[in-house]
Amino acid sequence: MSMIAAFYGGKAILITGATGFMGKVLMEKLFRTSPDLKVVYILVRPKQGQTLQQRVFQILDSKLFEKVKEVCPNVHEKIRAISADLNQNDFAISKEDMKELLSHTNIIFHCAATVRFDDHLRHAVQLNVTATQQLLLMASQMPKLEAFIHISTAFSNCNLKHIDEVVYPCPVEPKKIIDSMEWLDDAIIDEITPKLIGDWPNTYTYTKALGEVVVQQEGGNLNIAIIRPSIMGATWQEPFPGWVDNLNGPSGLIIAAGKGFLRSIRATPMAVADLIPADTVVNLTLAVGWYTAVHRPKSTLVYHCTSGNLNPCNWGKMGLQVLATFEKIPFERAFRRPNADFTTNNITTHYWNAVSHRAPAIIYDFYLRLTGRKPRMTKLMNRLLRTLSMLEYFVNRSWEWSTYNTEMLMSELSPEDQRVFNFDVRQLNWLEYIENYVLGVKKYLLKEDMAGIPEAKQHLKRLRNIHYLFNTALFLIAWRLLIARSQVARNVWFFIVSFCYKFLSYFRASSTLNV
Ligand SMILES: CCCCCCCCCCCCCCCCCCCCCCCC(=O)SCCNC(=O)CCNC(=O)[C@H](O)C(C)(C)COP(=O)(O)OP(=O)(O)OC[C@H]1O[C@@H](n2cnc3c(N)ncnc32)[C@H](O)[C@@H]1OP(=O)(O)O
Ligand SMILES: NC(=O)C1=CN([C@@H]2O[C@H](COP(=O)(O)OP(=O)(O)OC[C@H]3O[C@@H](n4cnc5c(N)ncnc54)[C@H](OP(=O)(O)O)[C@@H]3O)[C@@H](O)[C@H]2O)C=CC1
Repeated sequence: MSMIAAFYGGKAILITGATGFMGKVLMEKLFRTSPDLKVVYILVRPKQGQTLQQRVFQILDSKLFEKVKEVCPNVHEKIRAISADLNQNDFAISKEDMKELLSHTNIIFHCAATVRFDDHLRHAVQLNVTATQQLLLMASQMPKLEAFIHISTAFSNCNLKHIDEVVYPCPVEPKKIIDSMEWLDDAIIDEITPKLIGDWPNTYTYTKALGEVVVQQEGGNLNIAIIRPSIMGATWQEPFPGWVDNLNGPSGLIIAAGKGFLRSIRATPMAVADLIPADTVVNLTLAVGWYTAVHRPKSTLVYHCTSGNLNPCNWGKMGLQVLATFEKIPFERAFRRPNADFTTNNITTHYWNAVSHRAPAIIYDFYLRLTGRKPRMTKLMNRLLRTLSMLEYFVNRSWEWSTYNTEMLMSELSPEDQRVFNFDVRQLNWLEYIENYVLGVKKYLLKEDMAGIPEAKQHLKRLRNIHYLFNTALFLIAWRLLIARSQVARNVWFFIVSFCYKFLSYFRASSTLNV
């Protein structure tokens, strides 16, 4: 019997960010392994004209929850969606709901965050720092609370090269940042943002670092743990391989490469691609919840959920495997044949951006205009280039994360728990994982049918022929222009033609003699 699964039985669990990528995988695993849990409270904001219930039903109706519905048929009764906006005071939770949360909650998993790299500092501070502070305040009023698990990111200290499982201080105290956001106007915040974030690459990583400091400073007597996943990718094994539902991290770029938009990316092939499957993060999170509640460590423990030091893969290997998978499992209606490459310096990056990204987009938009349609490719390409520039920081560096606490926790688990809540990335086969990831992107993000693969392959063949034709025409035009202008080119041309003629005559003569 799994001790961790048994631990969550009968518990009231509060999850923030349950409608996000990690939150859904976390809820799924909780219900599948502990169907006898009491209730899962989720803080949800109404969105896109959907009520809370509609949002919950949409999640439960997805393929991700198919197994859960078999194991826990009354899952919908056990999810209690509470209307909340983490940007508001007291999260805009009603008095009755707040009362219920405060008096019943046993465990908190705080996953909600803004993960946008370019978010305005005010918004990023509000969600990643102030909301964390408010949640801690709520937690301190929960008499039955056994553990508070805060999800951070392995990149919260990406300004360092070697990162230990400790909370590092920030140059400016989070409290001062929170206060200043209240009275500074947007224009001034914009102006001081680069100075405040210093050597952090964006507001996301900076505010996640501030969030950790808040957790450490304001955790009081709570049993707290911080989990730092690296780049969360599709699921590895559970509930099935390859599940993914947003474009963050590599997923968006896999689509861009598979559809033929992405032709080159400034990345260091040997740099470590520290991806971590979402189900691995969730298994560690649930194990940490159990350990923190049962063993009550004296201080706040930080757990790195990374792959680089135990089972490293690099961007070069990952890129090649992504491309190899497109051969077997192409995406439908590609713009060009998938054929991306890495560039390593500014000059080649600018060159390939002009030749492989911007020029085809301009030509295609010209074609769309000619045929009376609205041009859209240049806009899309500009967006892709902006995304690439934001991700570049992470694909041109390697970090070392120590994993003592994570390894310690693994050794504390029973063999059964090590199996059910497996977070040992040494067992991960990267080639198999990446193939399933690409397949998952096709099925769950692009919603493409596997039956369309033969047609997709045909389409790629047509694109290849168009590519050859286009290149041949371009070469002939360039050559013709060169011959018209240069005597040397003319001489070379006559030499080649006469050489070919002689070779053909010799070949024909010798084959006649053989007969
Ligand atoms: C040798 C052979 C080589 C071959 C190579 C080919 C293979 C390529 C695949 C492998 C390469 C993989 C490289 C991956 C690099 C990953 C690095 C990630 C680092 C993460 C470190 C931190 C991890 C974390 O802790 S948190 C999670 C990370 N957060 C994110 O990833 C968020 C990033 N996104 C953003 O910040 C924004 O979305 C931004 C700035 C990128 C775009 O903002 P903008 O306002 O312009 O657009 P949006 O309104 O957000 O969206 C517009 C449009 O774009 C789509 N989109 C959104 N995000 C992405 C994305 N990441 N990639 C692609 N497209 C994206 C979005 O859906 C919208 O589309 P619409 O059609 O308009 O709806
Ligand atoms: N994805 C990754 O690669 C990594 C993620 N992490 C961390 O893991 C955690 C989960 O990330 P992930 O699942 O990918 O993120 P998502 O962007 O998929 O999910 C974010 C969640 O936060 C919720 N949220 C955002 N703003 C508010 C608000 N104002 N009020 C209420 N809820 C809000 C969202 O709700 P809604 O659906 O309404 O938008 C959503 O449920 C985050 O803390 C992130 O920093 C760490 C490392 C890597």
